Amino acid sequence: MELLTTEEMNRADALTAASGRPVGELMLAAGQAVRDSAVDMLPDGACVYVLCGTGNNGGDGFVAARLLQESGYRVRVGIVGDRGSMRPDAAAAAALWHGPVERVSADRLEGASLIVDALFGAGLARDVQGAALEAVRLVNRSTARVLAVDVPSGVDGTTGEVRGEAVQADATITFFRLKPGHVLLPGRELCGRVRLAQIGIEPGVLDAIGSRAWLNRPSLWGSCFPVPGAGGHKYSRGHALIAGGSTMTGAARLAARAALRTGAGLVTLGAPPAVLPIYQAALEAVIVLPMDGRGGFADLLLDDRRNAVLVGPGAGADFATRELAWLALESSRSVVLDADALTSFADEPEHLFSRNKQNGNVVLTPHEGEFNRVFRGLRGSSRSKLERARAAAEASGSVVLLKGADTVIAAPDGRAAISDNAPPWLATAGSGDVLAGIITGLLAQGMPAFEAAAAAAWMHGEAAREIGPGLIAEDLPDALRPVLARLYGAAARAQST
Ligand SMILES: NC(=O)C1=CN([C@@H]2O[C@H](COP(=O)(O)OP(=O)(O)OC[C@H]3O[C@@H](n4cnc5c(N)ncnc54)[C@H](O)[C@@H]3O)[C@@H](O)[C@H]2O)[C@@H](O)CC1
Ligand SMILES: Nc1ncnc2c1ncn2[C@@H]1O[C@H](COP(=O)(O)OP(=O)(O)O)[C@@H](O)[C@H]1O
Ligand SMILES: [K+]
Repeated sequence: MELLTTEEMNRADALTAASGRPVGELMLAAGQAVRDSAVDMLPDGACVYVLCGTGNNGGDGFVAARLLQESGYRVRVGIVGDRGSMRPDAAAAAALWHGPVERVSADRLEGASLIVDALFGAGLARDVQGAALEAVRLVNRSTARVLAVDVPSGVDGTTGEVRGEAVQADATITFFRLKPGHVLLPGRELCGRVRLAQIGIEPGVLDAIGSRAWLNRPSLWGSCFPVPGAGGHKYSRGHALIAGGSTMTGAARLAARAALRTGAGLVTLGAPPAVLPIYQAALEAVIVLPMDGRGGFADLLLDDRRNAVLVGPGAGADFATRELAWLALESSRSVVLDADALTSFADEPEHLFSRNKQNGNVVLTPHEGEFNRVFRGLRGSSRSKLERARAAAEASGSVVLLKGADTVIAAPDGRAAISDNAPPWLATAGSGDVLAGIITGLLAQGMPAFEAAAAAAWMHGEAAREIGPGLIAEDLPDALRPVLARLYGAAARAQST
């Protein structure tokens, strides 16, 4: 599912109009969808307050108001702004509403079971202030449920940021395709449940628009997801190599288990001699071999069947770790750099970037703190999380997976995916190590870097949902099993059709 920025959505609108379908028709379909969603949220005959602005978002509100009244609901309409300055299509919709149009005030909102928020949608152009701000506050103070049209007013559809203040909705109905602001925080939280309605825009317009952002779903990467074939064996399913740290040994163990669970045929963990027995005692199917510093790691890399390498979990943010990361990048394997491996380049990230560009199959997995250390030029940037991840991918020549509840995966060529399936209980020590292991396991099986990172983020979120509250990182590798079963099942169904 593509995610369209406000600008891209305007183009979809314009292309549709150019093909002979006027905006008024789209607005009617949008208003019908708002009515249907409102009806689902209301008891019969209840009172609805429709809050309209003077743009086309308000136009959708006027259509919905008329249709709800025709369906037997008691409807009140309030407007912010001058009715005389409405845009033409919105004015035409308003003209078909024959009831009063009130000034917005607290007492008029009283008694409403539902507020339809049609103040601002895609046209939000500046911070919400003055009468509009007052209206947003009244909505948020009201005890009525709130249905937002397109986006909660005050939320920027392209970035998910709040401009001034924003409506907190219980549900949001949007049109044609979701926007990044429905998935990125804080927008996602303000939307409540998001519903999508088709209003007569042909999917063909997407080719002309050329959107490069997607909701992270198996449809994005399922066609290259590695599914074991009947004739395969462990040597045909990739061999992941994981550099084990010497102080925090748990992190690399979690990653190694996750890589194996993800389907890599073999996983080798290189362990510093001082802690070798710990790794050996704790791991069974994972091969544990001694690895003495740079030279030891170089020896492990001599076996070119080890085709995907992870450096970082529990490694220590020091020069020694940087050397291992450097070797991995030079080795032209697929490489995941996580945690300390990223921080070890904080002084001279350009070195890392130049190596990435030569390798071409690298995934960096920073959380916000690591991101700010490595991508110093983007620190404090007012750009959205999506745009920051994209800029980082372009600057570093690698796939960047920027973690969080709204993890963004971006490729140097501008493709980007946003995840929305990670539950809050996934934010626990060690879960990032598991994610790094999943990515490495998928890379070992030959999945390209962008798709592997996106698939891993989705699987990580699904595994966490399988487990539920109380999750600890140790639970995650096992919980990948039902997730894999679903993905293998979907692949088998796709093959049989
Ligand atoms: N794009 C499409 O294909 C369709 C769009 N429709 C609706 O049209 C909406 C977009 O309509 P518009 O482009 O007219 O934009 P909006 O209705 O979202 O708002 C635009 C108006 O609000 C003013 N404004 C913006 N920010 C403000 C602020 N902070 N304070 C005060 N005034 C502010 C603008 O100057 C402009 O007059 C969509 O969100 C959707 O609801 C639907 O009618 C159906 C089809
Ligand atoms: N609020 C949240 N909701 C859902 N997932 C989250 C949230 N915050 C962080 N995460 C996820 O939890 C994981 C934490 O990774 P990380 O910060 O590297 O922790 P660690 O180093 O302890 O493993 C990441 O996958 C991240 O996307
Ligand atoms: K709105």
